[in-house]
Amino acid sequence: MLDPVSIDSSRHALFLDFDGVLVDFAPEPDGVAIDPSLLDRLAVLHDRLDGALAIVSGRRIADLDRFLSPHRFAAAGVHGLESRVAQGGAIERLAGPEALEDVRTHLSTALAVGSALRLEDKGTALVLHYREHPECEGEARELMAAAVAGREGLTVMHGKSIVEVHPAGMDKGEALRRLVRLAPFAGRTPIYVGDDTTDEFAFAVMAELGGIGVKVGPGETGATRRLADIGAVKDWLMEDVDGGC
Ligand SMILES: O=P(O)(O)OC[C@H]1O[C@H](O[C@H]2O[C@H](CO)[C@@H](O)[C@H](O)[C@H]2O)[C@H](O)[C@@H](O)[C@@H]1O
Repeated sequence: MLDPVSIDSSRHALFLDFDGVLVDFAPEPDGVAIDPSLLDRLAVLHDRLDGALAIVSGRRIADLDRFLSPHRFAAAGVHGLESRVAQGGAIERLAGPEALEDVRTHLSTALAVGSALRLEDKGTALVLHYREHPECEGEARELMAAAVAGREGLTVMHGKSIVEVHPAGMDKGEALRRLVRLAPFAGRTPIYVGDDTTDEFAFAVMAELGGIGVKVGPGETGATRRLADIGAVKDWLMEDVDGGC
C-alpha cells in the first residue's frame, strides 16, 4: 500500500481521528495526552489549511477540547452525533442522553454486581471497556447485546478494546459527508487518517468522494494509504507543507 501524499495547503482538507492516531492508547479514557509539539503542529496546519482541519472521533467534543487545549478545532464527536464546523464555534448535538436511559440502567446495574468491565458514559453513547482485561471481550459483547435487546434505533459498534452503543444514523462516514460540503472544507480534497474499525466508514466515504483514506497500523482496510503507527503519523504531519515549513 502507498505512503500518504504530502499535504498541499491549497488543495487538501485534513480530517484526523484522535485515539490511536494523535495519542497512544492508555488503560483509561482519561489517561491520554498529546505530545505538545504535535499539538503546536496541528495549530500551524490548521492555519496553513485556512481552517480546513478537523478532528473526527468517537470522543465527545468537550473531551477533545480538554486534550487539545487551548485549541478548539472543528470536530465531529461521538461518531458524528456532535459537530462543530468552525474552530471555537458552537457544538451541534443530534441526540441527547435520554435516548439511552434504559440501556444505561441495564449496564450499570449489571456492572454493580461485580465485573472487570468499565462503563464510560458519554451521554449520547455508552462504552464498555476491556483494554485491561482482554479476556472479558466476550462478556462485554454479550452484556451490550442483552442491554439493547428489543430496542430499535440504536447502533452497537466494536472498536479497540471497546463495545459502544449510540443512537443509529451516524458514523464517521456520515459525519464526513456532512463536513466536506461546508466551508472551509468544501472544494478541497479530503484526507482522512484513522486506525480503528469505526474509521472504515470514513475510508468508504473517502473512496466514494475521491478523497484519500490513510490507515494507521496493520489490518485489512478500505483505505488506500497506510502509516505504520502514531510515530509515523507525527512524522508525516511534521513534514514540510508545500515545500515550506
Ligand atoms: O474515534 P477515536 O478518537 O479513535 O475514539 C475511539 C474511542 O477512544 C477512546 O477509547 C480508546 O482509547 C482509550 C484510551 O486510550 C482506551 O482505553 C480504549 O481501549 C480505546 O478504545 C474512548 O474512551 C472511546 O469513548 C472512543 O469511542
